[in-house]
Amino acid sequence: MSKAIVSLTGIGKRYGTLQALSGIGLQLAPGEVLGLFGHNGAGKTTMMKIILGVLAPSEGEVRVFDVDPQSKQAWQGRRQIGYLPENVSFYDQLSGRQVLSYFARLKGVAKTEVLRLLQQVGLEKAMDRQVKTYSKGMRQRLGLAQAFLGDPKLLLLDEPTVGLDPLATAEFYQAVDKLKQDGASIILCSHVLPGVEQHIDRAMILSGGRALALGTLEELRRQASLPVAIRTKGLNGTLGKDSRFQPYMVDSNRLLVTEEQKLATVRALLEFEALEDLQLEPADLGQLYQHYLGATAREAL
Ligand SMILES: Nc1ncnc2c1ncn2[C@@H]1O[C@H](COP(=O)(O)OP(=O)(O)OP(=O)(O)O)[C@@H](O)[C@H]1O
Repeated sequence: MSKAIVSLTGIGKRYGTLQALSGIGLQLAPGEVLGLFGHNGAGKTTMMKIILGVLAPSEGEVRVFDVDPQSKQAWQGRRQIGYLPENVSFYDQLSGRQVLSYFARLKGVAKTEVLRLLQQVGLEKAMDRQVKTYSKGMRQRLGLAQAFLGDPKLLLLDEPTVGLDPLATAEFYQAVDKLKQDGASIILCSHVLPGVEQHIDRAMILSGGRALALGTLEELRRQASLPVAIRTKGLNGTLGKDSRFQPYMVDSNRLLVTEEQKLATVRALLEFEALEDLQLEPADLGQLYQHYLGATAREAL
């Protein structure tokens, strides 16, 4: 196995008496995309800042590109890291092109990259306007261009799709997929769950500074034993009259079964001549998120 790009072992962080992170462990592989999810105050930004070397952990060990991000050697690796902060702000008096040129110089990136990235995020027409005239979505896209400068090998994106319309969000995920294909590792932290799942390899769910879950969505589904929905078409009330299906029906065309019952149920449904279509709907990220957060709430009772 190739070496982890980010390695966190037993990470804890205290702000005074507040324990913002506890016992966090993570090995992020090259080319892997991790979705980091949690409510406000769960510790997502703190974790990103520790990876960036902006904050030192109170406990545990951090390695990024196999060095301590707070050490002098880490400066070498900084160019390989792209970061989009949650509340992105720029020098409002400068134009988008000037802002990006400034960051390009800081990162030692060629000027030609600036134009390419401004085009990629759809800001080429507005690039010579002052940033103060930009909408929230445009600022966010400028932030993304800044994070993508220099083809980073590690990208940390804090709420990247906030303020983006659906089209811009789709384009953003295309850019993420492309960077991943080129081998970049990405940590994507978001409150917005729909649409994220097909772009991540693993998810970490944080609550109160602890990782409640870490794994692929399939692993989390198995761990959570959430039911699978089976949607049928064409059976027109037949299922309701069949005692094999009655206990699992949520409406006349939909059944909720466990992962273990899934195959046998599908086989039984295929015996109906009238069946026109059948869809399997495993628990989505939103349901998994609710499940894991609900579990901590239940434990606290
Ligand atoms: N500099 C600080 N001093 C004191 N407490 C802090 C500081 N930064 C963060 N905290 C607290 O640490 C906890 C975790 O904050 P953090 O910003 O990491 O959460 P988050 O998951 O990123 O939240 P959000 O989604 O709102 O950005 C919160 O309770 C927050 O109030």
